[in-house]
Amino acid sequence: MAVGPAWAAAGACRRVLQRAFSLHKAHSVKNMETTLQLVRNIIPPLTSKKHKGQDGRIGIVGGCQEYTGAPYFAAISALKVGADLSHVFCTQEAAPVIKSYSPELIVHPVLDRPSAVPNVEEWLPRLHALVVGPGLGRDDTLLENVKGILEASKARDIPIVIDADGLWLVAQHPALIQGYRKAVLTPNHVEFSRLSEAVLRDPVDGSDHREAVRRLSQALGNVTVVQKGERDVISDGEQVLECAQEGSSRRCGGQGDLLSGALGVLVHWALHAGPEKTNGSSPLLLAAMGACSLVRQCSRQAFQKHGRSTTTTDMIAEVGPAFRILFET
Ligand SMILES: NC(=O)C1=CN([C@@H]2O[C@H](COP(=O)(O)OP(=O)(O)OC[C@H]3O[C@@H](n4cnc5c(N)ncnc54)[C@H](OP(=O)(O)O)[C@@H]3O)[C@@H](O)[C@H]2O)[C@@H](O)CC1
Ligand SMILES: Nc1ncnc2c1ncn2[C@@H]1O[C@H](COP(=O)(O)OP(=O)(O)OP(=O)(O)O)[C@@H](O)[C@H]1O
Ligand SMILES: [Mg+2]
Repeated sequence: MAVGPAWAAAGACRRVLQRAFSLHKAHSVKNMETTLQLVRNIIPPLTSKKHKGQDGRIGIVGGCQEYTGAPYFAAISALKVGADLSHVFCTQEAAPVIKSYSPELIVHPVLDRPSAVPNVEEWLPRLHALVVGPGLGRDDTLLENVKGILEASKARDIPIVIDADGLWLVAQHPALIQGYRKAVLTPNHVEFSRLSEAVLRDPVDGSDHREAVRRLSQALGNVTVVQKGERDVISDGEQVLECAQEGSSRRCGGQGDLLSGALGVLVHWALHAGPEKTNGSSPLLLAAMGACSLVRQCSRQAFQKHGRSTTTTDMIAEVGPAFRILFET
């Protein structure tokens, strides 16, 4: 019959594709394991010789009338991962709300003041990393202040994680972070398309995530990009890594905020660890792989306990156990 050879050819083609896919998958898993081994190297040891602050002082820039949860999630996650101090720079209205969520956070109600930039600048010498965007909103005055904060942070060579509405700002003004090698962008699906269209001026090719992320990173002058999704794709414009750590099917809001806060700490640790610990790998790629794996592991563990009712708060409760499983066993 005429269908015989065509069917056989299709079968052979399917087998080749399946083999290529499983080889790619096996390769990715091996790469992930090798990378996670390096992530373990950058984690600072807990010793009695250190003083408060040495393991990380992280600043979160975000929090406005509508969004108080996002900066809280980012700031508390930074502490739970292992930072010593977590500061939130938010609007005056949001500050008492964020403070009331947790006595562990230091909250500065400055972001909507005319003096916002100098007020934040005062703290910059004491901060190891900044996370810009969770719950920031899109008010023009706030975004203008954040521009000034970004410029001041770059001038001090402070590592910057940019997420959520911080990415909205970068899509309007890519020059803000163009070529800044200590920046990491963490777009979700929508944010990634918006950035790609703004920077590359062409629609995203949805068929090749790895190449799309590499191109965006390269066009931004090798800023590290973490595209969150079913698999997280991470690139510095040269290398491309994928994080396929098992997570969960729960897609509640706030998981990206957990990622940005965790990443703030890991970026600081990775840069601080030095090249002998990172073995020639990009510190920011390692930090990104570590943070993505951690968030997904938290999601998996929380889902095992809470199923459909899992929320980001349940995931934050898993940061400690997930960290131990991934990085300390
Ligand atoms: N508790 C809090 O305080 C929280 C506050 N948050 C803060 O909210 C602010 C805005 O952030 P954001 O992420 O909602 O804005 P943005 O990217 O414009 O998405 C808007 C729309 O895009 C879509 N969409 C999203 N993902 C998609 C996907 N994978 N694939 C396809 N479509 C997708 C979806 O639209 P749909 O078409 O499904 O209606 C979605 O509604 C920011 O400050 C952030 O930090 C959050 O952190 C959560 C917790
Ligand atoms: N389809 C998916 N399957 C598994 N994990 C996913 C999936 N999509 C996203 N994630 C994981 O969820 C986390 C948050 O990604 P997400 O795309 O939800 O960010 P976000 O939209 O910025 O979240 P937020 O609500 O905090 O703003 C990341 O760690 C990512 O790996
Ligand atoms: Mg988000």
